[in-house]
Amino acid sequence: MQLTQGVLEFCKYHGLGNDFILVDNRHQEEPVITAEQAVKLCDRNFGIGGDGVIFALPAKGNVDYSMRIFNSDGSEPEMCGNGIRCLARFVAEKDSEAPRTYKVHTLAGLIQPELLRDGQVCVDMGEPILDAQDIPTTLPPTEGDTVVKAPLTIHGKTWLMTCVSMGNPHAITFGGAGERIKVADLDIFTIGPLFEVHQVFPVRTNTEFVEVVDRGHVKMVVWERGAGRTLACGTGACATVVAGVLEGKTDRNCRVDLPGGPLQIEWRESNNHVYMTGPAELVFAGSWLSAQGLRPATDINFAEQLNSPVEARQKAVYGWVTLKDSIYAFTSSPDADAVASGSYIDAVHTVSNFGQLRVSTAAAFDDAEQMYAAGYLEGWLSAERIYDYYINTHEYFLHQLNASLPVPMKWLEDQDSWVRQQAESESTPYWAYMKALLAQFDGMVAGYQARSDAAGDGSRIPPLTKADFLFTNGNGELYDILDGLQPTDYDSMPAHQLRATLALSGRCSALVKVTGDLSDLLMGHSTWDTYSSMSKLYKHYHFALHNPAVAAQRMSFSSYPGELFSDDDMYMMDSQLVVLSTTNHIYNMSLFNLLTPQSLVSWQRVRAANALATNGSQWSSYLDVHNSGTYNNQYMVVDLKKFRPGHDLQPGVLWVAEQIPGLVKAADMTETLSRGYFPSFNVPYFPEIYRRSGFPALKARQEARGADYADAASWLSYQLAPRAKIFRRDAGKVADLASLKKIMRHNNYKDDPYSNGDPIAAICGRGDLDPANPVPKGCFDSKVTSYKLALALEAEVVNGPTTAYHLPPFRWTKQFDDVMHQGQAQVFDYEFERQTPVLDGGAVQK
Ligand SMILES: N[C@@H](CCC[C@H](N)C(=O)O)C(=O)O
Repeated sequence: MQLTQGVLEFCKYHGLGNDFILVDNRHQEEPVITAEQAVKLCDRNFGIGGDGVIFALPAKGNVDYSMRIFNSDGSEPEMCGNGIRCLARFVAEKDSEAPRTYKVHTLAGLIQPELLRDGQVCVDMGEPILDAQDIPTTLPPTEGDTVVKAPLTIHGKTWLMTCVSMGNPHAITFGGAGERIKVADLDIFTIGPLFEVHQVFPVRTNTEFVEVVDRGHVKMVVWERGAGRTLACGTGACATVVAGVLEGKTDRNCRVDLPGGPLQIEWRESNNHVYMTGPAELVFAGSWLSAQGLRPATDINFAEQLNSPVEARQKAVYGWVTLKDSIYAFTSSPDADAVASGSYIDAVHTVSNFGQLRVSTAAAFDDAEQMYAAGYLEGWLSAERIYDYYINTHEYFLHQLNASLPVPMKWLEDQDSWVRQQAESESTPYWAYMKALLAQFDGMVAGYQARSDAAGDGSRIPPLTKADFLFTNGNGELYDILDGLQPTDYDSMPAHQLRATLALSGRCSALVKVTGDLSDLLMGHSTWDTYSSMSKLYKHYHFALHNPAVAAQRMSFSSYPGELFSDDDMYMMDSQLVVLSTTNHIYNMSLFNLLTPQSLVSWQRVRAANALATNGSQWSSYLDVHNSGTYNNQYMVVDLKKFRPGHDLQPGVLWVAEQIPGLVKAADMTETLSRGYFPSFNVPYFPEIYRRSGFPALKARQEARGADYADAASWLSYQLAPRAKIFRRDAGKVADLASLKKIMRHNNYKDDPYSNGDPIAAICGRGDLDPANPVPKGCFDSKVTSYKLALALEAEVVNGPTTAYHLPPFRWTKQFDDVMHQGQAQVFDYEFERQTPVLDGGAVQK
């Protein structure tokens, strides 16, 4: 927070519409504004507007922070349930090293909010206070010292009151004797104030009016002490469930519906603590310009120095990597002499559920130093997500694919030794680049490890080895290495299994499209894989390499934590190349005999091609350098330099390169593109690649088994695969980003004849909706860009399975419990969001 005389910077948050002005007060013990100023701030006409002002104060004793709050009338309550969820989000967004669980000191004692992966906050609210004197209330206790269903006459009616303190006082009523409340019928503005100031409540009270839906679900409206009618009250919801249990009306685990939305409350029997789970949202940040008489303060957050809008700053974590006496170190303080600097925004803070990583390096250092530091920074900043992604994919290989990993991992380790020896002994610019790339890999391992060490034992960042990073970066290779070791027996699969296996073994749909008048070039990509991989991280690298062969210093790409390549693939370079790919399966087992670890794996070849190539032809040649024959893709390389909007397409706008073990076949496909589009859907385009990969042989064998098998085998046809048909029918409708998004998310399986009722048979297929065998696999993200956006290295992206045509958002429900998805959202229902190399947001085109 920056405080200058007369200006108060603040953030506006709400928890279910219970809204607060959050002030970063961590530099001093006393709130920087007075109770009177809080009243002005909360005024909805003459101020910012809010139900209260909350201060994040320095730690007291063995806690992380202290919290204080002023109600909108200037009174100071002991606690605020919705407010503490907002506080947890607020400090997490300010702190580079935010823990996930905070210990917060309040006037009601120690309260512990925990940030959940899905963005919700679960708060351990401590034990309820039931003793009448301590609440306090002068209503006569009815059970021991507790006030349960005590009659109180207000406004001509006798209400049965149960009194509970959650640090602050609450009076709860479910109605009068023999009469139940209907919350919709209450005149809360008339009766609320009468309860608040009634003499039986010596320090006033918050009052909750409750309607029971069933034992696990109530509706509640609240009149708050010092704030009046609010849309939600966290302490009030907790007190309500405690009262419901005391009165025998609800279970200990109960949903409380408030006017602003639901809270889940549990009064746990084992420890007598109450737990509240609900959302907290940042609404805006701003400066209050009439803040005369603020208590002086000096703290200036380094993030202010970075030129980016307030909202992005709130979410971003910044970092620098320094190099002194041959030691690389991370710092969260700006350092003008740093080798690498950058920012990281976790996926939970984005509307697309794509995290964002930006790393740039300084020309004062040599190439390997720059890339080592870049890797170090990435490893440090994204460490938590690296671990999530690693553990989810590793478990997937072990328990879903039942893969035996020792032999393939040995292959990857041998390959790693080979490439390092080559990089040492070869002195060409190509190998100099490879050496720097390996430094980036080593830096990432070291940065992750340093962060893990700093986090300590038992943290969410356990140690990972170099081999674990070889696994993460080599997961595309592993599929092929494993296929070579454990061939799949397609010939004895039942038809349904055959169809699902063929449909889900490919990875991705892509489209390159020109508009009818050749005024625009549109490129889209949707990833298909196991949903356990849905930890997306969009990366923007900006290096200042000295290698004269380097054509691209900037690269922006959709990726995953811990991977130094896209994997999807979708890359944009400042050499004005755009690269997309989809994977082609190898069905011809004999090709696997050509695999050798004395080769360059795909991520290494692709990164080198991206850095060194200036056109599609060169890019394809680089792909063929020491081809490992693993992760065999169809690559589309678009050269924006060759495209002039509104003019005839010149040769070289689109190159397509396909790799199999022992061969890369590539050609200029601009002429095909000039007719409208080039689709990509996991079936090879070049007849030689198609034949050698074993597609026709497998297709013929399955067709011979009967009609159902022939139908499944259509997935192996270049012309009649379901996605080929849909692209052929619908690509002509793609004229702008909006229609490109539509086709890349297309899944209308209930009505589309080309899907024939199969939710997987779509551009963005969903295996989880397959009624015969639901599996959390299929299409889970989409990225789109246009000529102009790609020139600026920009794209619009969304993570999660499609919700097109009113499909339900994907949820990690119990039926998918066996598939590990640590750190992922529970429900995937996100929006497209602009990715830009500079941290400045960007408008999303609908
Ligand atoms: N809305 C808050 C409670 C705020 C304090 C209350 N008005 C009081 O004076 O006790 C919540 O969410 O708990």
